[in-house]
Amino acid sequence: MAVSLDLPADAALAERHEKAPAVGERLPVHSAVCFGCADIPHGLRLASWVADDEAGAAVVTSRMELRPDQQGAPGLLHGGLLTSAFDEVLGSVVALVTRPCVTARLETDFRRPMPIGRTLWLRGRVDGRRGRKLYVSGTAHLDDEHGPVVGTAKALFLKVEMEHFLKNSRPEDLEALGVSPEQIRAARS
Ligand SMILES: CCCCCCCC/C=C\CCCCCCCC(=O)SCCNC(=O)CCNC(=O)[C@H](O)C(C)(C)COP(=O)(O)OP(=O)(O)OC[C@H]1O[C@@H](n2cnc3c(N)ncnc32)[C@H](O)[C@@H]1OP(=O)(O)O
Repeated sequence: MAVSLDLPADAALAERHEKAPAVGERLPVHSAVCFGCADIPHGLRLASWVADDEAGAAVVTSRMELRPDQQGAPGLLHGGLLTSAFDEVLGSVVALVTRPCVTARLETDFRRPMPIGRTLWLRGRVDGRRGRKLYVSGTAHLDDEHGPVVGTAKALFLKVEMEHFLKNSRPEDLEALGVSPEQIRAARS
């Protein structure tokens, strides 16, 4: 049975961590090979900035240029890539609050077609937190930050321990980040 993504009544405000980048700062890439944010030919190449929020919640704004190699229907963005873009934006905004976190559930509503050659502006907000659970929502706008809404998303992210990656990631990718083979073996024993 699908679990609700609605914010529980007793969820707490999720503010940025004190060491997180400030409003206006551009976010660094998560990794040089990240499909969502790295500057790689086949990636989404999202550029993201910390944005302001009246209530003080963590918010990120991201820009994505829609390329010909991202089509689904002729001349229109493939729908799965909007969901991928939301995963990146929402994953980036929860990382301002606490990390590491992973996507547990992500729902996308496709409201309007997204023509190739145009620009998407996405906004992600952490609406609240309850224990390990972070409730987030996003909107995607065409051409500018206040342009027509072409998609919306809601998601639940869960805080995990580093063990999650030590146990599950490909060893050579962990080693490339400086993790020793002994640490990987210990986590998996
Ligand atoms: C040393 C190495 C360093 C590496 C460091 C890297 C840092 C990177 C930093 C920043 C990167 C940002 C990049 C953003 C990119 C986008 C994000 C992604 O693409 S993430 C990939 C896609 N997601 C997955 O692969 C998750 C796969 N799923 C799992 O691993 C597990 O299912 C997990 C962790 C999500 C939950 O497993 P459980 O065992 O920890 O937790 P349980 O006990 O099952 O659930 C806890 C609570 O959550 C609810 N829950 C769990 N799954 C749910 C779901 N799917 N929907 C709704 N509720 C769910 C449960 O009902 C339970 O709730 P009740 O406490 O009983 O109230």
